[in-house]
Amino acid sequence: MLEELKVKVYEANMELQRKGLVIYTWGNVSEIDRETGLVIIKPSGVDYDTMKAEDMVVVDLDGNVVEGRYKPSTDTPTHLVMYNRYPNIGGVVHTHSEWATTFAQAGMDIPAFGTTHADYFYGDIPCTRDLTDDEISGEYEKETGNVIVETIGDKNPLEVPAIVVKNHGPFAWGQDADSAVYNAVVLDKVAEMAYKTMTLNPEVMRVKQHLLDKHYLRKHGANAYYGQKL
Ligand SMILES: O=C(CO)[C@@H](O)[C@H](O)COP(=O)(O)O
Repeated sequence: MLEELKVKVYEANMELQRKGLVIYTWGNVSEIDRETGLVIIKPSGVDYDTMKAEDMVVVDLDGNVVEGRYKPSTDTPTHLVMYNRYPNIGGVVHTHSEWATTFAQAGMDIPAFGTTHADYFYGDIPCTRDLTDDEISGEYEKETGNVIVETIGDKNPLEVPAIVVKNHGPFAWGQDADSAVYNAVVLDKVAEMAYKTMTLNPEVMRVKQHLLDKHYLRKHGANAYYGQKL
């Protein structure tokens, strides 16, 4: 079932490892097939070094396992909150990548300091609030999804393609698994740059709004320049 998509999701998971965003089992990628409403996701606790495409798990939007010999990722309920809430999202990624997790643990937004950041993110990358004790002891992973949705607010999630969950780590998303992975890679790199920028100059100011607009808007939105035919 959905064999091609399983290979795609497997490859997207392995790309996290190739790009240095995960070690051992510290992350997961999924993609949804909107026609069937089925989600392919990494199995839980299977090491990246031994994982195979056929190990990918198929779940429905309620979290029922439809096919697979392993349990789906522990973070599956978080991914499902995103797919259920946002019909324009096709792929979701979670990692514990070093630099984005550093901001998550500090409980800090990742400030927009320059055009590298502005090419992908329209302003600071937000950090969520703390989960409450009730949320942690209840449906924790689902509540993690809910707090991400709360943090995105009324914005289009494709315009806020990543956040950091406080004391936990980054989640990123996109139109499919590959674009979600791409956003997770860029997220970690801009987090690293932001950390080093603040270390070098603790008084540093954010990039000017005009420059942020210039770089973000020429790559994104209705009037984007990049990728257009002559
Ligand atoms: O966030 C966590 C644990 O804190 C997870 O991301 C695990 O690190 C990966 O879990 P599986 O996807 O293997 O269940």
